[in-house]
Amino acid sequence: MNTNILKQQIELKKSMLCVGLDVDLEKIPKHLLDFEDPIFEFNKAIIDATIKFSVAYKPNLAFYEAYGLKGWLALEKTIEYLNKNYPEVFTIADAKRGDIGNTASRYAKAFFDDLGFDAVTVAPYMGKDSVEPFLAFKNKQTIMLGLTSNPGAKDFQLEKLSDGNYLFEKVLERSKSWQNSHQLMYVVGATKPEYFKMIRQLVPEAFLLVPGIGAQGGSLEEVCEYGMNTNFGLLINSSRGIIYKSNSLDFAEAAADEAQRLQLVMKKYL
Ligand SMILES: O=C(O)c1cc(=O)[nH]c(=O)n1[C@@H]1O[C@H](COP(=O)(O)O)[C@@H](O)[C@H]1O
Repeated sequence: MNTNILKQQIELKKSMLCVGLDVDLEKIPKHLLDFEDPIFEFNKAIIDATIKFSVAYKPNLAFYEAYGLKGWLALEKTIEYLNKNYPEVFTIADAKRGDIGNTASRYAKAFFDDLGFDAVTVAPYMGKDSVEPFLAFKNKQTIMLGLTSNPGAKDFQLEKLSDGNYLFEKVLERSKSWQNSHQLMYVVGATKPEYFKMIRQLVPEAFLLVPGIGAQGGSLEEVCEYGMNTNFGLLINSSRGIIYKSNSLDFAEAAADEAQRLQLVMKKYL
């Protein structure tokens, strides 16, 4: 999918919300464990309940890989379900890949061609040849880590270079020269709103995927205020804050209420 459809969806739903499908069998309602595929049942219910308020879904691969083959099958069924029932929705495989060129090509093929995701998250620190193979896939988006939400972002990304710039600034600047860089989006953590102005100067046109509101403490209002551009330019993710709002029979309804609460805040900026 290209970003025009995403923009249209944001306009239509008055939402920039991305629901993170980070499914942990220890946290989902107990009655779902009786199903043959509890992860898929949970995802299906969450997707159907939140679709009115959300323009994107982001399963984080770790939560599927942790269950081996069963987890991978649940992921496959989830993306199939989304593509079949809600083809207008933007889908992100949060895989944070990043390897040498020929390996990167295989990762890209797995997520774009085989599974059919619209976007994949990648770590850029192995350089251009670890990201460009993803960008070679037309009509797909590659979401590169820019400035992440975790405390450890300061270890490398916020290291000051001799020219006075942060390392993450250099990485973002350099990425703009890569082939098909118009298909790049960037991850910027909601926990670091003070850097949004700087990032918007570096990548004014790009979409930013912003995790870190809710459980990690980032402010949704600050993200909307400082992160948007004239094309909206934001996808704001919440995972635990939505999907584990309740772990009883009403879990899907509670997730929908939380998604709507976030959407109503975003609506003020759209
Ligand atoms: O790439 C990501 O999505 C990501 C980048 C980042 O800087 N911080 C971050 O939390 N994430 C992911 O976003 C999700 C955040 O989940 P919650 O904190 O539960 O909303 C998790 O899947 C994280 O792996």
